[in-house]
Amino acid sequence: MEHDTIYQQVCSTRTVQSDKKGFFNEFYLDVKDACGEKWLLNYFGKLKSNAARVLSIFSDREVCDPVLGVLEHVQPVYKQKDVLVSSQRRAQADKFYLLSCSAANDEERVEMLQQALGHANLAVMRAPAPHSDMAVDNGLTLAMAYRSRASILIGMGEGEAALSDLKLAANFGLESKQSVDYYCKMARAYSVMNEGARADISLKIAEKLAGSDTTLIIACRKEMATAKLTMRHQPEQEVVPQLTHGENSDLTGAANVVKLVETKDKGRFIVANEGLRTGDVVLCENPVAACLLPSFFGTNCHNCFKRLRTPVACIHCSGIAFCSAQCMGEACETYHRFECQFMDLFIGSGMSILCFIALRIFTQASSIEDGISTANLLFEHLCSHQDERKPDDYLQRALMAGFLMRILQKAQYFGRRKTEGVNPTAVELQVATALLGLLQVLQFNAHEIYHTMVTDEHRFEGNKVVYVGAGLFGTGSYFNHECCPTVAGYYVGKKLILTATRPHRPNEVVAVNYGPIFTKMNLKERQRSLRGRYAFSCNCMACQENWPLLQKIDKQVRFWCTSANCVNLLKFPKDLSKDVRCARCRKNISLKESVAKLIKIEELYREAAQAMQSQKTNEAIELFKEGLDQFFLIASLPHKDTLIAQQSLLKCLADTGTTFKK
Ligand SMILES: C[S@@+](CC[C@H](N)C(=O)[O-])C[C@H]1O[C@@H](n2cnc3c(N)ncnc32)[C@H](O)[C@@H]1O
Repeated sequence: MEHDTIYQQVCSTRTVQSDKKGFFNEFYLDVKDACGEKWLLNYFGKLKSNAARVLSIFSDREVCDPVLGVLEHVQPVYKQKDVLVSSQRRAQADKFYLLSCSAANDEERVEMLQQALGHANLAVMRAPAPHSDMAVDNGLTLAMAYRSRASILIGMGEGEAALSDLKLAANFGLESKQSVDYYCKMARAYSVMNEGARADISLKIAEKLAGSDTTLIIACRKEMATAKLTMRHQPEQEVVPQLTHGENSDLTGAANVVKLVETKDKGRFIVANEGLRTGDVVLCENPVAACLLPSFFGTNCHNCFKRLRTPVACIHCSGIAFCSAQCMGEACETYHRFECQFMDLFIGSGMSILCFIALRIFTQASSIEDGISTANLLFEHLCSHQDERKPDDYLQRALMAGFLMRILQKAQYFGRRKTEGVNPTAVELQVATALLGLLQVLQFNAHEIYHTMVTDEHRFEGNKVVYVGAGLFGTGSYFNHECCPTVAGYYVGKKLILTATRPHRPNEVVAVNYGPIFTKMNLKERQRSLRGRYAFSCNCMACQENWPLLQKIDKQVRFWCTSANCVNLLKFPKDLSKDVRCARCRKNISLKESVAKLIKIEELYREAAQAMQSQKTNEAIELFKEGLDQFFLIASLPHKDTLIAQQSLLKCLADTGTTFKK
């Protein structure tokens, strides 16, 4: 028991900070040292509200000196721009682009263009805002980086991306509207997109602007005629599915086929309304807030999490990137303007991704009041296990809330402050209090967001789940756990999709899996993990009946009694030619038909697996759905082939979500 309390504390701490990396841990340990065990247990630990806890760390003499002392020193730390690095990279990009134009063969051309793109991407990322350094490129380094990359993208056959870069080059100061070169590039971009009419119009404008000097026009016509489109990049397809029977008016993002119920021992949770079929889409929800993991800052869009190919940069920092001007706009006009200068401080502090999300709920809000009200509503509605928390835990979270609030002060979230000091105003205290609530809620309600990495060779063989971030989902937070989940969860960008992987009877729990799954982890380990991480003891069927791990499940499936209205499970018969006696309805039952059906179901699973082998994802999904629906009519889990079919269905569904190639 003692051991489990420690484990619970370790789990809880990890949802705030890393104890190995970052200065926040040291800050927390110093404060804890200064305040002493007595004060922590007898005073702080007995405080009843988040407002009192926050007020305490800023004003009680036992803690306020080390707290204010450290927070006083919070300063912007971020990856800055470097104009020289940018112009050097652009020169390299231009060099490789020219080499690609005179390459001996396609292979060499592709190689040169790839090199050029790599340099151009860095040139874009490191270039400062327009006119911030007039000594280099007349203050137009950023625009020139986008223009260089546009040429490379045209060479690669990526007309749309090239047009977007040309537009950015113009937005960032290149005098495009009078430029022959600009319209020639536009013509070539349209031409590689097979948009002949638009290419002609662009070329006509270029001709008009060029007047008698037709050198660029002739060169452009020649390039358009001889363009080699050997390497057009194919973006991965993803589909946002339709909710089964439309959206639920009570539960945002949920389908009409589910409802929210509450019991004393399980809290609130989602159940089937009038029954579900395998494949029914029960949830399709955008996060309230979601953040990318720092290790993906260089490879994924900070705003929509898509894999980057041609990054668009924030004009102030080089630490993060966007997939498009639209995502950049959405982020930089809202949350990123407050976060921009502190990105490396967040990482350096060792704070968890959940802390990022708590901060994001404020930075993305339309006003301070809106942030406070969203945060308070979440605290009110989602579970936070306040009774289970120890004084230590509250201290750690209160300090984190104070640290995040201090960053907001420094980022001028509260406007220009009268003093540089930390001492919070009334509204700043309210924000810190709401942040403390969020840090508690996020621990038990946030979801990890994953995408699927597929190989060039095969969509399923060798594919890998890659966790790219985490998010908080309003309705998604109401799904309880079972060790054998009844829905598959996957993501389209940041959108959480939950699809039934088995039929559900009316009022049957629609359960996700929080990590400990019975096929891979034994009962004791699962119980320990769920108690430690989510503060409950699981009582699902897999736990009650102590189902074996996947590799230990024998073939002997249990069948439902076939007499009307009897809900008893019967063991696989030793001798099929003989009836078995049902202990519940006391009838003699022949299971011959059930066994024959099972053989057909296993055949459906095999066909589905073959469709996966042939990379026919949708065909495989339909076959798995049919097989699974039929299985649950006649038999019950655990059944090895059915569990494998459910896992395979998840893989297929995830393949219709966001995937990427390395
Ligand atoms: C994401 S919330 C789910 C919604 C929650 N039941 C509520 O009332 O807000 C996670 C919490 O739900 C509870 N929970 C989840 N699955 C459970 C289960 N199978 N049995 C009992 N409690 C469960 C645990 O308290 C867990 O920390």
